[in-house]
Amino acid sequence: MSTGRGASDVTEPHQTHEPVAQRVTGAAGSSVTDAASASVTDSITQDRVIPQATVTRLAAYLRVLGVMSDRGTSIVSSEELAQASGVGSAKLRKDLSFLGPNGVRGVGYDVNRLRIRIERALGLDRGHKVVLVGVGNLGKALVGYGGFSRRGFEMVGLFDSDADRIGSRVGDLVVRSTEELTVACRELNATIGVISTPDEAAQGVCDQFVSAGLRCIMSFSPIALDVPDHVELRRVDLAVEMQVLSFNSARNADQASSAPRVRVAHAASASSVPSTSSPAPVGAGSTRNGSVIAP
Ligand SMILES: NC(=O)c1ccc[n+]([C@@H]2O[C@H](COP(=O)([O-])OP(=O)(O)OC[C@H]3O[C@@H](n4cnc5c(N)ncnc54)[C@H](O)[C@@H]3O)[C@@H](O)[C@H]2O)c1
Repeated sequence: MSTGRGASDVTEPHQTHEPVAQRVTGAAGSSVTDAASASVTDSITQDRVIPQATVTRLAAYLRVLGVMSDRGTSIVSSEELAQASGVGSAKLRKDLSFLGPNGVRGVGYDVNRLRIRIERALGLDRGHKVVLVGVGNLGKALVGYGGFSRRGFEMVGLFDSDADRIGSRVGDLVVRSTEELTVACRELNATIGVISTPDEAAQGVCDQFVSAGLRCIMSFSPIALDVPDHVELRRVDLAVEMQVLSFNSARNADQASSAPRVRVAHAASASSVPSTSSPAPVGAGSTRNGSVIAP
């Protein structure tokens, strides 16, 4: 799905909202142990292209369904789920239609069954092992966040280059030297690498992840990173999200006062971030690295 790499590569199609695609292959090997999984596995048979924006919303539905499940809710209507997720019910139904037949008209969706379906679509049923490099303020905060493990992302390795940090314990893990990173990624069967180092170290860490065979990298550095085509790279920049918030807020204020202003495509709102440290205008076309923040 990925195309060329490089700092100037700011128009890669796979990070745009539409019509970027992800394949859902229901037959993929599942390790789901939930009792509902068997029937779900049987019924997901399609191989459909899912727009990136839908993938992002599926993650949001999954989060809401998790809360509902924890509260003991077993059935939810599309209206309830849509409202709790902050989207329209027509959009929700369209999104869920990518997963195949879902729910019962007049009854609603089985919460656990739908969760499993979405987990399968997002590839979460296989579980992910995460290694993180750069165990500073941000890195420690990420390690301390329990939401990752609850959603199937197990932190298995922490790495840093600072002798004072190497050997220290953060959570259940001992920080190791980045000199061990490549070998350790393989030993730990890591599937996702997280970069939370200063910008100048990010490309080097990224290269180590790639040579260790990782195919999924998340970077908190705002700089563009070179990765080969087979590697999926996501960048998260909360400052950009705030800039988008600011822009949208200003736009809404202007619309309320009916003042003429630059027209902005809705599809390029909160879940798109520019590829360089100098943010492009919102709605300025496709971008290389998308944010992980759900709409
Ligand atoms: N994207 C976001 O929303 C967001 C938010 C906060 C911070 N950040 C970025 O995250 C990065 C880290 O921020 P912080 O506040 O945690 O910084 P920090 O200085 O507290 O931590 C950085 C850590 O990286 C380690 N490090 C430095 N070079 C390294 C290398 N070559 N290999 C391995 N480890 C190395 C340092 O020893 C340190 O432990 C910064 O670049 C910052 O801009 C991004």
